[in-house]
Amino acid sequence: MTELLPSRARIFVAGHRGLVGSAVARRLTADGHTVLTRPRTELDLRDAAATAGYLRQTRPDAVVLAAARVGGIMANATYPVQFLEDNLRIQLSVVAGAHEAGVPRLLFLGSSCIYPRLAPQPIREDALLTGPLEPTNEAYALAKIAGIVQVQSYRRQYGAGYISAMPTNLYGPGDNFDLATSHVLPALIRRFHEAARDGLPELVLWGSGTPRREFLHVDDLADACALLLRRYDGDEPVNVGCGEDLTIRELAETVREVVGYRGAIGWDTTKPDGTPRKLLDVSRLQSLGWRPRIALREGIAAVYEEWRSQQEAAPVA
Ligand SMILES: NC(=O)C1=CN([C@@H]2O[C@H](COP(=O)(O)OP(=O)(O)OC[C@H]3O[C@@H](n4cnc5c(N)ncnc54)[C@H](OP(=O)(O)O)[C@@H]3O)[C@@H](O)[C@H]2O)C=CC1
Ligand SMILES: C[C@H]1O[C@H](OP(=O)(O)OP(=O)(O)OC[C@H]2O[C@@H](n3cnc4c(=O)[nH]c(N)nc43)[C@H](O)[C@@H]2O)[C@@H](O)[C@@H](O)C1=O
Repeated sequence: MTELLPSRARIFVAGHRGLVGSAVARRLTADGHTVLTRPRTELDLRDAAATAGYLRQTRPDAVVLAAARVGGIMANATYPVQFLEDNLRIQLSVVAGAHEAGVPRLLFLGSSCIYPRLAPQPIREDALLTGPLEPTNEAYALAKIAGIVQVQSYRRQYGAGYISAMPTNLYGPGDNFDLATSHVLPALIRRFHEAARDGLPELVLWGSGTPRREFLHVDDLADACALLLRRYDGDEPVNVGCGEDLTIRELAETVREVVGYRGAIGWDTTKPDGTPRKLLDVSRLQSLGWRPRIALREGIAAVYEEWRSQQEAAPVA
């Protein structure tokens, strides 16, 4: 099969300190590539001129765009301006800057929220732009859709080897555990841990508990990203998920067991549920030979252990 990346490539990972970027950087380094990084304090990727200058100066063989304004349902619903504008600006800077610098390969990371709220399940890549979006993350989703079209446009107009991957809900080491901005899985780990520690009789979670979500460990995503960089050069985005979903209630039961909380679980239905179901069809990725390796319960237990030991060393305020 044709290899689309040199075996010892220089790859700029934008967002290398984040959940996804750090996992991708670990994986590419393990594969023998040289990972280039730049802290946000030295390069704000919303700054198109500075980003273009950095890419011209370094001329990497590939770019992985894992820098973004990211957050859970509440952050998305509260700050739509930042989720729209920061992401549009980062994408414009990085993709245009990469093209201008002659970077031959680029992988853009979108998200499963780009698909219509009521898309047929499991969601195929061709469901894009076939119906209305989920209101709690419409601004973020529209920015990500613009990113997909931007990447497709560079392919069509300039023949660039730029591609897009659409991951499902992710979790893993180094996740965001801030309850105001985090996704559900780290939020539940922290909330069950603190409820057990404080001996609370009940923990009240957000929404009805009935929405269904699919969770993929970020090391499995990194494996998929490495494969796509080497082997995929198509116009269409590629879904990345484990192929199985569960309700938020079932997720809560699993986290409760891992953490060892013995109290009751309540539901605050004044909080948003978000999209009712979001399970990706991953047959396109599977046809390239990819399979996830980390089972959900095992992944949650590992993340909990790591977070707990960090807490013991330096508790979160
Ligand atoms: N987490 C998830 O469940 C999912 C994530 N994704 C996608 O994966 C990608 C990465 O997400 P994730 O790793 O979770 O997010 P994180 O918030 O963990 O990481 C985002 C990274 O982007 C960097 N960043 C943000 N703004 C700027 C900026 N203006 N200039 C430079 N760097 C910036 C951050 O830098 P700093 O560390 O300095 O803050 C951080 O390293 C995103 O595109 C997201 O849409 C897709 C589906 C699900
Ligand atoms: C990756 C994806 O992530 C986001 O979409 P989401 O999946 O809806 O987000 P979430 O992980 O925050 O919530 C999932 C479900 O869980 C419920 N829930 C219960 N209790 C808590 C809780 O304590 N915290 C949170 N955050 N959610 C909770 C919550 O009410 C919801 O029903 C978007 O940013 C979107 O743009 C995106 O791309």
